[in-house]
Amino acid sequence: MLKAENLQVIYDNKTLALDDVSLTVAPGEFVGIIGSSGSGKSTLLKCMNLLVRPTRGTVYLDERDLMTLNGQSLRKVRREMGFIFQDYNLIDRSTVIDNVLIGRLSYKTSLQSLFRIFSQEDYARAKKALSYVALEEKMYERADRLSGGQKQRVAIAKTLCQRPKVILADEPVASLDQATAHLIMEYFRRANIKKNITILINLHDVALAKAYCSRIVGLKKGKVVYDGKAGDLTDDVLKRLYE
Ligand SMILES: Nc1ncnc2c1ncn2[C@@H]1O[C@H](COP(=O)(O)OP(=O)(O)OP(=O)(O)O)[C@@H](O)[C@H]1O
Repeated sequence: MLKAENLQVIYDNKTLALDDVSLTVAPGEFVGIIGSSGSGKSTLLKCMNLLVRPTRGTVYLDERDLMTLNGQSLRKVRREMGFIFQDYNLIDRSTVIDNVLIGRLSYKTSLQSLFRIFSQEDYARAKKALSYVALEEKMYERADRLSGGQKQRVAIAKTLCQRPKVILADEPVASLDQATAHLIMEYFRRANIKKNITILINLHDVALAKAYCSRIVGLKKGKVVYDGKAGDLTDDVLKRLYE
């Protein structure tokens, strides 16, 4: 279970980005976070694995309080949570397979990481992850030769290689056309259903959120103003959320 408790984030001593946000996500849920620009979606997602440390409040993953952890123990918990960025976050000049292998780094000693020493098993996992997103044939292609949709599929493969319990995805389809956005959302759906990975995803496209997420959390000015079933998200709620 992933649980945020009374999160507050104040940037630069002046911008209140999250204002007492609490959220409990059960294993296997597919949760969409919506809200207008600046409502705090990105900040909330980044707090979940302490990419942003809250000024107040804490986050638990399976009873472990992340704010009390550091170094090795924090790294261990973090590898259970994959993070997907809007801009893919790949190393452009590296091959697709090398990018995917980065997902294995959190399982290495620092020396193995430094020299990028991967085992046969790591390669096998990376290839399997690439076949999962149907990109095995692009394995030796440079990442910057791929289209946006293909890059995001590589990012998903990299995250799957990490064997996460949870995937945090920050506007993963915002730069993609509609058809590609649906394709990427399907991969998240499959990871959720077939691998039982919990998904927490920021989306500015409400129709996409309604189509794929079972639960929607609506943020407004750093506060949760809606938390319920996607099917119960009425036009009235949306109006309040975006007005
Ligand atoms: N690193 C930062 N330093 C200072 N202020 C920040 C930082 N990141 C976000 N903010 C501010 O915090 C507030 C919430 O931003 P956040 O990016 O979490 O919202 P968002 O809902 O994800 O917006 P968008 O959809 O535009 O990405 C905004 O006022 C933003 O300007």
